[in-house]
Amino acid sequence: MSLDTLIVIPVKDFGEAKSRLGQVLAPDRRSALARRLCERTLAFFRERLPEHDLLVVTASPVIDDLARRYDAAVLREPRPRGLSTAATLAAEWSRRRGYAAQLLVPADIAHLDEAELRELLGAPRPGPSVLICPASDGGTNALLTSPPDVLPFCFGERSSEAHRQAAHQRGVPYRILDLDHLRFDLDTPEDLDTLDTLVRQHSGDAPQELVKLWNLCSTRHLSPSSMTPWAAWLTTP
Ligand SMILES: Nc1nc2c(ncn2[C@@H]2O[C@H](COP(=O)(O)OP(=O)(O)OP(=O)(O)O)[C@@H](O)[C@H]2O)c(=O)[nH]1
Ligand SMILES: O=C(O)[C@H](O)COP(=O)(O)O
Repeated sequence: MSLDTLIVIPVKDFGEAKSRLGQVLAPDRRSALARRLCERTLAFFRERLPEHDLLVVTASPVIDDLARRYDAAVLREPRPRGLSTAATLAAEWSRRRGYAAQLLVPADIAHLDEAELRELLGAPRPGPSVLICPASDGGTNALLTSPPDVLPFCFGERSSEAHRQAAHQRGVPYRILDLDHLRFDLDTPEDLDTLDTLVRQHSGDAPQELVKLWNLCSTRHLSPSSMTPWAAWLTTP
């Protein structure tokens, strides 16, 4: 019996995560941010999309334990060898278990939106196909492959175009879905500035999750009307 779409969440060790934020966040804050993003992602899929099985790919025993607490299956990689390798391992795993498709979502999307995910999961897929959701920096922030291993994974710089080309060269039908929330992941100091702007724009009614992430990136609980949190962080001895 062919199963439907497996949700795949690749997660690398929290201590090695968010290195591009190294200029503005101390190591403990980066690790705490990565953990918060991961836990929030697992909780989101368990609560909002419980009908989909969940697979976490990781080399970390800590993340293995965390994932199982959210009733996710865990695929342990011997050591982290990059996102494309993690995605390939997941595709082999899901194909072997009879999943018709896999949706890979990184664990660092700032604001996961149920309507967007349901639009993505409900998009028509006539046979082999690829759905690509670009990140604001040209990366790939969600990739739905049907069957799971329908094309090679090419994560990295401007990977959404690389995935489009890979599908085109193989004659695999593909669609690019530009989804506002899914575009935004927390990778760089500029992304933190965007988060700051989003929280300030919403003033008192910013989505709670965004405020929690914003607070994690600041030195203390600042009201949205105060200075940029990481500026405060930078000036704190
Ligand atoms: N299992 C696994 N997940 C990975 C690996 N590399 C990245 N990821 C995950 O893939 C998603 C996107 O990761 P990146 O943005 O490339 O890495 P990051 O740790 O978030 O940030 P940087 O350290 O700045 O690159 C996140 O959920 C990462 O945890 C890997 O080698 N193995
Ligand atoms: O497209 C990619 O490589 C992944 O989404 C990771 O991209 P990022 O490093 O911009 O998060």
